[in-house]
Amino acid sequence: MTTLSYRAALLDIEGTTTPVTFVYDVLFPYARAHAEAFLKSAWERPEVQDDIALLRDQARQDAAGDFPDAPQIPDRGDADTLRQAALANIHWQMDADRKTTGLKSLQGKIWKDGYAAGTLTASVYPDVFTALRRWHEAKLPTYIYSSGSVAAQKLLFGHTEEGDLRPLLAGYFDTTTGPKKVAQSYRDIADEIGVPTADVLFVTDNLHEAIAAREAGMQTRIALRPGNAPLPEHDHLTLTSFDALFSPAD
Ligand SMILES: CSCCC(=O)C(=O)COP(=O)(O)O
Ligand SMILES: [Mg+2]
Repeated sequence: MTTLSYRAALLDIEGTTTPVTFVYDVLFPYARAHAEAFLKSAWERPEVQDDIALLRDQARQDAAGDFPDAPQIPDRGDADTLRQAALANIHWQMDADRKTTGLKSLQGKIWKDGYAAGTLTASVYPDVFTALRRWHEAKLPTYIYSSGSVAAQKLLFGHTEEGDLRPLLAGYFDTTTGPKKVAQSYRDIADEIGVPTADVLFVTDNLHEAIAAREAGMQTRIALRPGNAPLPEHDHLTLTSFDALFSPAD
């Protein structure tokens, strides 16, 4: 039996558990294609208005900072005008592949209908499914930490090609806990799950996230998956399959 050197696993989604092609060729185009109709039908819902408020605040911060051209969403106006402004901001953020909390929360709500209708089925690497099952059998809790909203994460793992994987997961974290490239976020997650950072294994495709997790004291692996962005030189351990985590050497 393999002895694991960690007591909890924390996993990124895009480029780690799930092919980047599923996110960029399926999820993001779906959100773009359905954003306008979604805003029209769901505009009055309080939780949608909460997202619009997040987008509005973000747009102001962007304009005052690195993105002077960020499309703004006025405080007041008729619903059509506000919707068009929100749509312009959403399209602009999606073009720039922003990972802001407001955009991610709204995308999750748009995807919900697609999963429910069976139009969307999430892709999870087979070796991840095996690892989730093995960790679950070993009573080692597995958590997700993604820029995608917690609601979107639950939808994704609830509707995979392997069925509903949520029973294999112990919890979910998104950017409402903190940015993924900031060490404090990983300390906060460790506190929340009650496991010292040194006993948590974080797997991601993003070097900056791995650096932040290591700064917090976590063990790291960088996932090298087909289509992932090339990385500069680094000294983190890598994997091409989660199977490597269960080899006798690991
Ligand atoms: C349910 S997550 C959908 C993918 C997504 O929106 C995203 O931003 C993924 O980012 P990650 O932090 O998992 O690389
Ligand atoms: Mg990722």
